[in-house]
Amino acid sequence: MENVFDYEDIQLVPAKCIVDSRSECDTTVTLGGHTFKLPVVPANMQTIIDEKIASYLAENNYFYVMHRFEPEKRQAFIKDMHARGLIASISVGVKEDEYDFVQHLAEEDLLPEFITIDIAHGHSNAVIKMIKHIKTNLPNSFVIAGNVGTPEAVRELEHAGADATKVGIGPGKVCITKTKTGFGTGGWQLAALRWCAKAASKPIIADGGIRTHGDIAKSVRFGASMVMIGSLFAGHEESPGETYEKDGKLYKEYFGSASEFQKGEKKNVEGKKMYVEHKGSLADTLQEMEQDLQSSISYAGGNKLDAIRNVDYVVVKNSIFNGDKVY
Ligand SMILES: NC(=O)C1=CN([C@@H]2O[C@H](COP(=O)(O)OP(=O)(O)OC[C@H]3O[C@@H](n4cnc5c(N)ncnc54)[C@H](OP(=O)(O)O)[C@@H]3O)[C@@H](O)[C@H]2O)C=CC1
Ligand SMILES: Nc1nc2c(ncn2[C@@H]2O[C@H](COP(=O)(O)O)[C@@H](O)[C@H]2O)c(=O)[nH]1
Repeated sequence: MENVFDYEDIQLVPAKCIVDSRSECDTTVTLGGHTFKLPVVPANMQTIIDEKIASYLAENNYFYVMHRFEPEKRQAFIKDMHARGLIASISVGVKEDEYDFVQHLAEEDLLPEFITIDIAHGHSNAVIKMIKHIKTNLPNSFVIAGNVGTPEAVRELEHAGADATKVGIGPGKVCITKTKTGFGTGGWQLAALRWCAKAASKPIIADGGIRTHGDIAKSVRFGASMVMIGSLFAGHEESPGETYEKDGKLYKEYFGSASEFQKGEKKNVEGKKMYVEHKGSLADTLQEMEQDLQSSISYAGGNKLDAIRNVDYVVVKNSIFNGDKVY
């Protein structure tokens, strides 16, 4: 790989506007036969999503992926979502119990629309085996497999039956994989996304490293069908986790799924905890994201998300922020 770059090294080049108002721009995206309001999904992490947020997102036509860290609640979660006519989108791991869980769902005729295999190093036989197991038992569930960072991995997981692959190893805000192991796409996530997207024959989900709303448009430009985001969704009124007050300011916790706080032990830790400033309501952030993306589409010279996929871009030396602090 040569010419690597990340979100802050790129600017998209404006094309002639064809709309009279940004409100004409359509941000919807289709994944797995369902149409969602935004090509954005909050990360399947315990300080980002819970059952209440999942319901809110599904009711309002946003894509969601429930986390897998309270495994015993998943069956009731699927039942509850389906009872309300909502899609069920869950996560699984690859340990032995998860095989029984998938089989049990099939036996009980509980069929989630989306299943995400949520593993740090997704280019592995363990994930390939789980994809095949899900596809055998729940053939109609849309399987998202990850995480990966190379075209070989994308091809192999697609070949095993994955319906989409999730790209991003180490670019996350609470990730320490890059420093603890020396591996990953941290620092060149956008280039890795482009590299993987070129090899993909199915949708790609960009995961991690999004620091501004403009990064969503950049992800779409470089091949993402959907963008998974943690830190920008952390710290909302509705976010799980405690609120702290310090010097008159409110903060909420955001921790990695491979952190000591998540695992309850200091073993193979590849995540950390941080406190993020309280951000107000989730609905406001989603609305701002939609407006910003509508604006991106207008700058791309179109009125649909696809317009962004073909715009020109430039590599900006020394980062677009020019010293401005954004994170
Ligand atoms: N996107 C990212 O950059 C990263 C995300 N994470 C997140 O952290 C959570 C925990 O991930 P993970 O540890 O995979 O899940 P689990 O703790 O469920 O581990 C899954 C299985 O994979 C094995 N495993 C984990 N990492 C490796 C590896 N590098 N090589 C070989 N086997 C491995 C584990 O065994 P054993 O523990 O004995 O090795 C275990 O059997 C997930 O939610 C994941 O998304 C974690 C790191 C990076
Ligand atoms: N290396 C680690 N990555 C993690 C961990 N927990 C979650 N994640 C990944 O981060 C993204 C969110 O990234 P952000 O930049 O938007 O905050 C998430 O979807 C996971 O893929 C972890 O403990 N270690």
